[in-house]
Amino acid sequence: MTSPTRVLVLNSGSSSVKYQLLDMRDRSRLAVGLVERIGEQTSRLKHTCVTGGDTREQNGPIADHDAALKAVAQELARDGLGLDSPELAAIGHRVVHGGMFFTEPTLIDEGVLTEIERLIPVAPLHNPANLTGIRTARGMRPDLPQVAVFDTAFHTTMPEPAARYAIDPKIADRHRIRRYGFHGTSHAYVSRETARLLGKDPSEVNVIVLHLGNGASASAVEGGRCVDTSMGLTPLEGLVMGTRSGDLDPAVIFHLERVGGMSTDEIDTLLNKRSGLFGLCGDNDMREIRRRVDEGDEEARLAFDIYIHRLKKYIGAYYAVLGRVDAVAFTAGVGENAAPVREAAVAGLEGLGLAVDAGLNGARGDDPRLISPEDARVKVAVVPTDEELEIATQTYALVEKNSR
Ligand SMILES: Nc1ncnc2c1ncn2[C@@H]1O[C@H](COP(=O)(O)OP(=O)(O)O)[C@@H](O)[C@H]1O
Ligand SMILES: CC(=O)OP(=O)(O)O
Ligand SMILES: [Mg+2]
Repeated sequence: MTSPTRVLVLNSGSSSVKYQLLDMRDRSRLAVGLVERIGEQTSRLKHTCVTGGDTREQNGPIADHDAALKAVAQELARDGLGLDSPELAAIGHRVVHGGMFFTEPTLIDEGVLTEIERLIPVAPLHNPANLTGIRTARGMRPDLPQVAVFDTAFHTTMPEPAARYAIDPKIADRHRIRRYGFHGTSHAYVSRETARLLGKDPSEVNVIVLHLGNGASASAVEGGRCVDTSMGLTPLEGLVMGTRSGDLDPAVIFHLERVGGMSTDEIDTLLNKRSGLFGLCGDNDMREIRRRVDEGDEEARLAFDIYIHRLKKYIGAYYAVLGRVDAVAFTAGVGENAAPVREAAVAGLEGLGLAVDAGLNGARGDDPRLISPEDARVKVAVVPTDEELEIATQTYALVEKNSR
């Protein structure tokens, strides 16, 4: 019998599950889908069977991640792509926080689950959902290799001066406080694809990657290795995000506690779920914010300007960290689609050799592309991310290696 070649990838977020079933012989997608608003009355499952060219939607409450995954398994089974298929080689899971322990894709066993569980306090929105995804999938196929691919892994190459906070190292080490960084699968994939777009080997190029989704982070990648990134101990540090504040003076927290009378949990919720673009103007979707800006809405304008100001600061900071920059790559939902964000982020940075060509920036496309003028010293690129493909590739490589 030939060995199985399919990999199912599960990317469980705090209230969503994204999934893809791929055939690793040609890295083609057989099925893709998304379950959104898990835990609400208005949950939605959208499933596309790529091979059959068929898309189905289910609306109605899905209580938790366990129920979500069971619904996904049913949809796959309807297309003859069920989890019981002998062609399935492995299941790859996105795990957001791997601490210092996990620097590579890892075959999941009880010990690995315990470690992921131990990291919940530093990824409270993400690791519990990842764990449920893993447990449910293991329940359905206990015989199958299940692989964890960590958001933090790509950033473990960060040098100590970038990874450390300026606090007493004894306290930091006791509580494992350091800068871990997230979205690593995306930063790894996009920095490599950017090198390919430039026709170079990743070891030859320095890239600033701007991953702008609902969560957002920047990274400085030197010759294929991450040397700095904007998220820290948790995914709260750094850029302004959909609902997260990003950087702020830590004393804001003491002030809210002492003067504002808020509890630690209330402040946590405020900064993670009710800040960022949403906190500033009531919307976290960049499309809606741009629509309001175009209509002259001042609140949306200020939110947009704060978002851009922070982004520009990080471009400048990572330029300094890298010394020489070959390209700046925009990716994820906002980075790939919002031309006004890209234009505003590099506006005024001509002195650093950065500019976008209005025509190229405004054109749409699904493939990696350059949007800087032809003679630009530093290239600006739009490089669609594919965390699921990267997770599948890493998962399959590990399973293949273990079977040899
Ligand atoms: N055409 C568009 N223009 C501007 N922003 C967009 C567009 N399409 C998607 N987005 C933004 O992308 C965000 C989601 O990005 P995504 O990378 O899918 O995030 P996540 O993986 O964190 O859920 C949305 O919140 C929305 O603001
Ligand atoms: C780590 C993180 O912020 O992930 P997401 O963007 O999926 O919320
Ligand atoms: Mg994402």
